[in-house]
Amino acid sequence: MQAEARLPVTLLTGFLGAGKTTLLNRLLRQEDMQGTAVLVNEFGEIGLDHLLVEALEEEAVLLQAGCLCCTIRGDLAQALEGIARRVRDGQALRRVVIETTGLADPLPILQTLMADAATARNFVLDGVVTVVDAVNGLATLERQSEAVRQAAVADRLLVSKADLAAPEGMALLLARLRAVNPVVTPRLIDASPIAITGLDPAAAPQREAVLRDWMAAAGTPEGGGAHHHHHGAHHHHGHDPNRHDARIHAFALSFDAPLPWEGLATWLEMLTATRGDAVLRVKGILDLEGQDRPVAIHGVQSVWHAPTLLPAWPAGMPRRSTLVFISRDLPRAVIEDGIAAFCAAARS
Ligand SMILES: Nc1nc2c(ncn2[C@@H]2O[C@H](COP(=O)(O)OP(=O)(O)OP(=O)(O)O)[C@@H](O)[C@H]2O)c(=O)[nH]1
Repeated sequence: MQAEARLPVTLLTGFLGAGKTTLLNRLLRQEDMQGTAVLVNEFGEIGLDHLLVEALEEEAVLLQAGCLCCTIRGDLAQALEGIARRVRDGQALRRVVIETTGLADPLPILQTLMADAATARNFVLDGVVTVVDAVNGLATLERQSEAVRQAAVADRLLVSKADLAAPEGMALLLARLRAVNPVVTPRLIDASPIAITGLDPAAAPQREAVLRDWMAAAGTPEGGGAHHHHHGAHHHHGHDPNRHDARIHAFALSFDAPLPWEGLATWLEMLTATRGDAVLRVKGILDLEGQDRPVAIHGVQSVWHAPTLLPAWPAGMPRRSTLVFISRDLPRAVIEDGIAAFCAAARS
């Protein structure tokens, strides 16, 4: 397959019973989801979920034997290879959705998509969609670190069961989600059409709206945006929205002055090589010295995508770099200081 013919892959995740299968069944009836191959998996011998995925007999592939996230990364790569083969044989598949079990840690799945060479030749991660249950979601986020990870790495957060939730509970849940993932605005699943594709500006460079969302989120106090000025000083606006979250922190940093790629890349590689366990995910849109166009970068733990040159900056918005970090037990100051030091060294 040509690079531009790589099939976009959406990872659909969310805690047990959040409403993933319900959402998927609905999505697969939408016109824009025609030609979707679905990979599902369940614990145990008999996967029930595939029976619930309607109208897909030909295309659904069931991954059995345990949890997708920990035991069968090889099987995932193999299942994807099967899909690639069917595309080569002429089947009109346009995208893949992987529905994880409710207990899955999404990171190993993202790593397989990005790091397995054969997989990365044929597929490109389009985004992580996380379903959060309006009734149980808040309690689950308090108790289950997998649920926090699922929400933190989401490119789209969809709240299910709004019909069952009390308004106060909903407000608390939305605030909590905002703290866990400041760059994504949660959306309620309602009667209107739901878009789960085109979430990644690197996978879909024309998706200017995604870029705008990111840049806007990083600039707001809720977005955790510390704003960095030319002289290197920075200010924290408002309170730290992650203060109640002891371990996993998501935050966005923004930089007005163009960054030196050499210094930034060296530091990011060092950080993820030595603290890959602590850096769960990094996403960035960068304004680099000597480069007129935005550059998108992506990392999952110590695995990095090749940087992607995007066509243009969104019109009418100031150019600036935005870096989103999802980290565990790694103080924000370590990241801020590291970037400052390595960029200063590269400029001197
Ligand atoms: N009232 C209401 N019920 C919902 C909604 N979404 C899902 N449900 C119900 O919630 C239950 C769980 O939904 P599923 O779609 O099976 O959830 P899941 O995330 O796939 O579950 P697992 O695969 O077990 O992790 C089902 O009984 C659904 O009918 C919703 O928006 N409103």
